[in-house]
Amino acid sequence: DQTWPSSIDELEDIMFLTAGYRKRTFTDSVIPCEKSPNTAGRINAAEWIRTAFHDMATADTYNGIGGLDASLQFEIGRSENVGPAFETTFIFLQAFLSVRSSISDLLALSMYTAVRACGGPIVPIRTGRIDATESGATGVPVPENPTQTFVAQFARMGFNTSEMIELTACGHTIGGVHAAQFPLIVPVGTAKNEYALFDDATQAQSKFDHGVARDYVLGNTTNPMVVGIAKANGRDSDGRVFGVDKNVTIKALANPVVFHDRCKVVLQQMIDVVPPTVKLTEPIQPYEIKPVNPQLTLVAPGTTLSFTGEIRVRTTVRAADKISSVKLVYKNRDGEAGGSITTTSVGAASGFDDSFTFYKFAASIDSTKSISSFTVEVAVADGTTETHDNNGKGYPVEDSVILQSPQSCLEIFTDTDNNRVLTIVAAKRTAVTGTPAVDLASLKARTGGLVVPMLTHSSLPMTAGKSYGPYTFYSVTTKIGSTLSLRATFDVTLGTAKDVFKRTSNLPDGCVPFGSDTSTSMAPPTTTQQSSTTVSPPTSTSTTTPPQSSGWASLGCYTDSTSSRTLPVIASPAGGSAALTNALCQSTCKSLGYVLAGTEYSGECYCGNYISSTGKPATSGCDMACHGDAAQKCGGSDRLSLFGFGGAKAAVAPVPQSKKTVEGGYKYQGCYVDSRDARVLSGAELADDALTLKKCAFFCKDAGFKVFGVEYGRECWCGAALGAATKVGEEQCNQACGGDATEACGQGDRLSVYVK
Ligand code: HEM
Repeated sequence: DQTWPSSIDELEDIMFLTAGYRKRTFTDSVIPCEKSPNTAGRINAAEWIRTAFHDMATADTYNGIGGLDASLQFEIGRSENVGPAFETTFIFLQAFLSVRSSISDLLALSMYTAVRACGGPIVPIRTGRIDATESGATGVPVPENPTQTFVAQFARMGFNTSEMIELTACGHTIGGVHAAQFPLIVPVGTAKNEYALFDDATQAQSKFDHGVARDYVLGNTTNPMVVGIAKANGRDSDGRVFGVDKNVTIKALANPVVFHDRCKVVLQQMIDVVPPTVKLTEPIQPYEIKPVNPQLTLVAPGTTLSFTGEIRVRTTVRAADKISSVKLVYKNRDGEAGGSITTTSVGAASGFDDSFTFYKFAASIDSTKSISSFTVEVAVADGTTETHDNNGKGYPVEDSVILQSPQSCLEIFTDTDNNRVLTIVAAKRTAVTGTPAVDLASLKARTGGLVVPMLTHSSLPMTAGKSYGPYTFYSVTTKIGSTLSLRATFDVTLGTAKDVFKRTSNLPDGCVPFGSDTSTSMAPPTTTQQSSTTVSPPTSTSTTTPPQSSGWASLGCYTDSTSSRTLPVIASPAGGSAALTNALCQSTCKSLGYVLAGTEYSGECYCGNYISSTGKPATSGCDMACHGDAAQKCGGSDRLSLFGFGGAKAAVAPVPQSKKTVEGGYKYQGCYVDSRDARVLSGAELADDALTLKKCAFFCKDAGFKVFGVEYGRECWCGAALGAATKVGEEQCNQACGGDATEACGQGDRLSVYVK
């Protein structure tokens, strides 16, 4: 298993999370294999494979120049690169461009994805390719070249003659030739959709298989680059390439097993042609355990850190329903044992071969003792516990410098120059020397018809502010061009210490000063009710409940169950279960941003802003002593001692609602069916855990789209127009937006659509 974190982390997600929770949509365009961009007579998967080949094909391995380096994006106008396929492939890929995923690595991954989608071999994917910043040499093979030119061109790329035959056959197993671009190979008006496939004249099904070699060897091929007018026109390049060694290699490839195995080898060879200065990583493997967005945040007044995130567990080998618990066991910053953190399952995802389940955690940690690393304990049903220690190193948590997300923000509104204000606030341990800086990686649209934006780095020095507990705050404010501002990422650095790969899209759109209570704004400001509760406590539990930490009031005893939690977040207070008191649970929930807290079964602490509809007031059962103070009651078996902060009541969450209009001039159209096979909106896309309607509206508006849609709580899609889509009942778009529980953001495969 790879050691986490690593440079592959973003690509690993894109590669393996193709459906379900936290899915990336990379495979959507090539499943099924026949899928066309928008018109009949094109096949996405074939175009992706051809694009990777054309990008690599100008490599000069004798002199260590070129290779898979995305220089093709600057070479699209050349006659050796005719057809619309290259541009549409780059438009697709650029949506995944980041500082951790270069276009050339994405080209390699797109070739892998296309081959997999069409039933081909698993090509190992290494990463670390560096994108060219300008066009490179010419030299893609074109059909009219003499046979010996092909041999010389492939030798320049690093392929011997039989590898040339293999690579060409492996490339020409899906897709075909377009009459519009190659009328001397396919006469106009002769092929269905003006598109003659290499090995399937009926165009029934595109498959990555040995058919192209088999049919050639059997003498019944319909490959337009072997038979037909191409021969008379000197453009029968497949026929001449396959025959160059008297059919020895192509005959071997007529065997399906040989075809599969050799394609795996030569396709990897193709994407691994890189200049000697590029050092490729080991092939990407799925992590067994992967921390997802782990984040430390200092909480006012500075005595605690909140630690939140998710643990992704690969469930291919250990079925999710056999996992009884996933726990983090952490060390303090001095290396001593710190405590353990409980998790709850929040979702599942899958890929071509793998499945994963995500477990959410929310803990509060003493800021002085802090945290340095953790291990993950997965308890499985047969009673065994697997301990994952990240190859002996533990999963590191950098606490020297941390992003303070609640105090940071990307303002939604643009100034007259079309810029947005970005404020980044970090907390640095005062005792660690140095001044933090922000390494901002922003994307800038290019001019001149180039579709891939430019990735630019800027290093922004931060200015010191106030100190709180063991931390000192630093901040920087900058302007960022509004277009693509939600796709920027940044690291907060302090020498070698780094809090990395933060997305601007996950920042709030307004900065909140440290210590000001955002959470109270969620609670109904009902001072009269609050005082009446204090004056005449409603239940007998209040007599046994000692005074609460300030601002908290008892809401009585509530039912709970393991299958439907009354409060959604399981919290791990500093000091752990053994130290649990009601006040400790309350302060933990408050530090995590919640206004309801509940203790249960002597040592458990739950938080939330609303209760579930299954939680009901209970007349008895909250009678178990708290582990941390025998004089207090901390719930009972399936019973929560519930408390509210700032007048918060035990209310069920309102059903999230669509809005009639959204900033930017968008109007609600309704709830529509969407699917990965037929995206209603496919112009641009943003995945964002903190999604709001406003954020999606501005993302699509900046990108120049008139339609936006939100789906699955965290996906934002843009489009030029709302085509023929199926409208369904409002109740099917009832998932809360990640960044605002009152707003509806579609559902799985359901899109809440807004048009301006
Ligand atoms: C002698 C070498 C080669 C020549 C002369 C050649 C030429 C061509 C031509 C003329 C087309 C038709 C393109 C269109 O009409 O859109 C084509 C399609 C294609 N080529 Fe090649 N090719 C060669 C090698 C390769 C290699 C090595 C690969 C990849 C491993 C590859 C992958 C593809 C794919 C996937 C298509 C189908 C594209 C589609 O259906 O849109 N080719 N090739």
